[in-house]
This record gives sequence, C-alpha cells and structure tokens, in this order.
Amino acid sequence: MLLGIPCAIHPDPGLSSSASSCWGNMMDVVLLHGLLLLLPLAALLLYRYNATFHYFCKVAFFNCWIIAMATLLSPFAALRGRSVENMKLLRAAILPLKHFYGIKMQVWGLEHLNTEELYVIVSNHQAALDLMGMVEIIPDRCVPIAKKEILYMGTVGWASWLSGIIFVDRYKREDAINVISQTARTMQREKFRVWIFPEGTRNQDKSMLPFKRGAFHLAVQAQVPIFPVVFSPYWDFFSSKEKKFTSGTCTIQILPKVETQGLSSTDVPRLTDTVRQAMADAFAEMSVSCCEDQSAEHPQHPHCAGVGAGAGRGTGSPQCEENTTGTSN
Ligand SMILES: CCCCCCCCCCCCCCCCC(=O)SCCNC(=O)CCNC(=O)[C@H](O)C(C)(C)COP(=O)(O)OP(=O)(O)OC[C@H]1O[C@@H](n2cnc3c(N)ncnc32)[C@H](O)[C@@H]1OP(=O)(O)O
Ligand SMILES: CCCCCCCC/C=C\CCCCCCCC(=O)OC[C@@H](O)COP(=O)(O)O
Repeated sequence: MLLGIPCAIHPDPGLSSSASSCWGNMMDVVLLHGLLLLLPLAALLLYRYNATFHYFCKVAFFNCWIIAMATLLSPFAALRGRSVENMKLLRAAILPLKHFYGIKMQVWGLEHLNTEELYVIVSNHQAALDLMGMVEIIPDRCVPIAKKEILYMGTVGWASWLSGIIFVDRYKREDAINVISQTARTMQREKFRVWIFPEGTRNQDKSMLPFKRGAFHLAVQAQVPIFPVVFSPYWDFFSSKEKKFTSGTCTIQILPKVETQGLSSTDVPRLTDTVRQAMADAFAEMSVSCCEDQSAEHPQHPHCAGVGAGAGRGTGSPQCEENTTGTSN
C-alpha cells in the first residue's frame, strides 16, 4: 500500500500488466504530491519576489478579512439591532489589520476630537485602506456616510447597515440630498457624529478632488462644527495603479475645528472652499515629508525626483513641485 493506493507487485510474470499499471499509479501519485508541494513553494516565491502578485495577495487578504469579520460579527451586531454602538465591533475587527500589513499609524491632533459635542468629520479618500486609518481615530457614536453599493455586498453590507452606516445613492442627487437633510435632523436627536469623504470617490492623485457639498450642508443644517482630517499620501507603501503594497507609515492629521454656527446654505460654497484649502495645505505639507523620507530611502522615487536636492521645480512631478511651494509658504 503506497499513499493509500493498494498495490502488490507480484513476481509472477502472469501478473506483469497489473504490476505495470500499479507502477503507473504510484508515479501519478508521486507527481501529484510533488506538484502539490511545488505550488505553495511557487506561490511563496512569487509573493516574495513579484510585486504585482504580492499586491494582489495583500488586497485579497484585506477583502477576505473584511468579509470574514463581517460574517462573524453580524449575528452579534444583530442581537443589538441597528445601532451606532455596533461600530465598536467593526472598529475592533479592523484595528489588527495594520499589524498584518506592517503599517505604522501616526496620529496628530487627536485632542481636537476629544470633546463631548457633535460634529462632522471630513477626510480625503485614497483607498479602501482608509478604513485602517479611520478606526484609529473614529470617536464614539460616529457613523460614516458610504456609497449605496456597499449595502449590497452581502454580509459586509449587512454589518455596515447594522452599525448605522448611512448610505447615499450618488446617482440620484435628490435622494442623496434628502438622506443628508434627514441625517442633519437625526444626528441632533439621536446624538451621533458623521464621517464623510467629500471627494465622493477614491483618489490617489497628487491633490484632492473638488469637494462635494453634502458634508458642508449637513454641518450647516445641523449647526455643528466640522473637523477636517487628512490622511498622508500612501504612495510610499500603496498604489493601486503601480500594484504596490509594502509596509510603511501613515500619518493622520486632525485639523482644528471649523465652526458653522450662524451659517446658512448660502455660506456653503465658501465654507467648502475654506475647509478644502486647509486640507490641501496639510496634504501638501505631509507630501513633502513623505517625499523626503522616501528620497532618503530611494533617491529616485518617481514621485519625488529632485525634491530632496531642492530641485523640485520643473524637474520632478507636479506633485513635488506643489509640495515644495506648500512648505516654503
Ligand atoms: C468588521 C467587518 C467590517 C464590515 C464593514 C466594513 C466595511 C464597510 C464600511 C464602510 C465604511 C467606510 C465608508 C467609506 C465609504 C466611502 C464612500 O463610499 S465615498 C462615496 C460616498 N460619499 C459621498 O458621495 C460623499 C457625500 N456626497 C455628497 O455629499 C454629495 O454632495 C451628494 C449629496 C451625493 C450630491 O453630489 P453631486 O450632485 O455630485 O454634487 P454636489 O456638487 O455636491 O451638489 C450639487 C448641488 O446640490 C447641492 N447640495 C448638495 N447636498 C446638498 C444638501 N444636503 N442640501 C442642499 N443642497 C445640497 C449643492 O450645493 C450643489 O448645488 P450648488 O448650487 O452648486 O451649490
Ligand atoms: C452576495 C454578494 C457578495 C458580495 C461580496 C462582496 C465582496 C466585498 C469585498 C470586500 C469588502 C471590502 C469593502 C471595503 C469597503 C471600503 C470602503 C471603500 O473604500 O469604498 C469605496 C468607496 O468609498 C468609493 O468607491 P469608488 O472609488 O467611487 O468606487
């Protein structure tokens, strides 16, 4: 018996055909086992030496983790019903991810959020990885506003709904505006805070996209302050375009609050511009330090060529030119 296959090699020449077929079986099994051993080895080598494979493995793990955690936690969350308190479960489930990925989180200005009052948080949105930064600082009783598509992602949608996440249909402006106006009323009544990504979509460019106005209408209608939060650029450790995903540091900067007391809807465009400008300045400053760290490690990083040497203008990417200007101001 070899590896579970019954096999008797009989010296009798009359049985030689059965013996040779048995030999064939043995070879098949050996080959199969060899292949089964080689596959993980090849995957390991690919993971180690092929950046694209490495990237897809890490993204797949991220998605699997979220799906697994959502599936595991949804029944517990369901016991409580739809409640912002369930955000604590989601938070606890996402917090360990940074350790798996070797991503160091550095938070500046957390004391700003340490207040009893209600507020709206607005932040830039680079990738789904933002979830890891969000859970570092998300205060109690705070729910994100998310695109409606997430609601249909099976248990992930279910977990999100149970945690009180508010969904907007970005393709139906009237409906989205209604949801936001309703949120302005309920956040006061039910005492919760709201987190919005005013760019409205993921963006890994050198600068932030123009801001949608919903977050600012919400803060004005609810008469609550806005806390701008800026995630430093991920480009030294993550890029979906370049298929890059390594370890690194993410800095989260919480800017001082912007008051909305006494403002009305006519002030929203100016308010939006003020907040965006403050965030863009912070992002530009963080880009410079990110570029400096990067150029120390890899002097010819495509985003940063020339910055370390003070030759950003005209030689490096527009990103670095913009950053250099941002710092000198
Ligand atoms: C443990 C396991 C875990 C499992 C689960 C965990 C995983 C899932 C968790 C998810 C949580 C994380 C969430 C991350 C998700 C992030 C996203 O999904 S980003 C996408 C969704 N977010 C947004 O879209 C941002 C909010 N959008 C807006 O605020 C928009 O303004 C809009 C309301 C959708 C309208 O957009 P649009 O029409 O494209 O453009 P605007 O320029 O903003 O507005 C046009 C016009 O309308 C006026 N207006 C806008 N809002 C209002 C309002 N509330 N009241 C009155 N008027 C409004 C605006 O002023 C403009 O008019 P104007 O005359 O030009 O000024
Ligand atoms: C029965 C259906 C089963 C469906 C299975 C769904 C699988 C879902 C896989 C992984 C879940 C990870 C979800 C993380 C969500 C993170 C939030 C996020 O970053 O969303 C992007 C959104 O802000 C902007 O979207 P766009 O840039 O406009 O696009």
